[in-house]
Amino acid sequence: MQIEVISSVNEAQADRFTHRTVIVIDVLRATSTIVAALEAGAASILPVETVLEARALQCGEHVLAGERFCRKIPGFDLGNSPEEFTPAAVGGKRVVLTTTNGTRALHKAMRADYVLAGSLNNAAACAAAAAELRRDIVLLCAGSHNEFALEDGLCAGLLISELRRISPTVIEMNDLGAAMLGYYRSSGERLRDMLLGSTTGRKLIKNGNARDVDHCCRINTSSIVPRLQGDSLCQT
Ligand SMILES: O=C(O)[C@H](CS(=O)(=O)O)OP(=O)(O)O
Ligand SMILES: [Mg+2]
Repeated sequence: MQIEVISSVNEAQADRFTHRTVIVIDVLRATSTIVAALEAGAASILPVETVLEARALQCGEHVLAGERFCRKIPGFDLGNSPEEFTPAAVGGKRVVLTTTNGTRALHKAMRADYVLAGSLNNAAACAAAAAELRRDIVLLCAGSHNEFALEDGLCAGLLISELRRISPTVIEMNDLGAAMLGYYRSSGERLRDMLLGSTTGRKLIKNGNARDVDHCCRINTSSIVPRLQGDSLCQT
């Protein structure tokens, strides 16, 4: 099995995804939030790229969610904070989600055979689901504003470590994959502090969302594996 880690949406060329499984990673916070939404019983998540597209879908049956500049978009029901996605808020509902980086990355990945959403919260389950799909795997780090984001790289390292644990075949990876595996392994007890000190972590703290970083840094707390089916993410 081949694993390629891509450092940000900016580096993502669609032809690299054909015949592959892509795991989109946006630890802070989009893919962690998508996992939380499905865990809370949301029927599906429709990722859209722009606020305008989201607003056009506003109706009684949809929950509109997302952020710009880390803040809830005016007129939307929810922001991009995983803990807002409670059963009362999203249970049985279709969520329309737009975020700065994560929903863009999901759209970039759509040419792949399979698209999953990965986070620290669901890494083991996500790796197991990806291995079962029997394709080479791309780990697409959403990054932040077209640049690499440390939290996504750490999650790529964790996913590779999980894939190596469960895969019966030899895994080959690109150099970025090898670097992120080593980086994740060296993080140990410092993982939370590393997320808090990252560029996005600092931005979230400044905006009063430190609790979200605590939520997003928990490893393997969820067995939910969001998978793109048509235009929406559903639980596999
Ligand atoms: O809401 C978030 O955590 C970020 C905001 S920013 O890009 O870091 O300003 O968006 P996301 O799409 O979840 O990376
Ligand atoms: Mg992010």
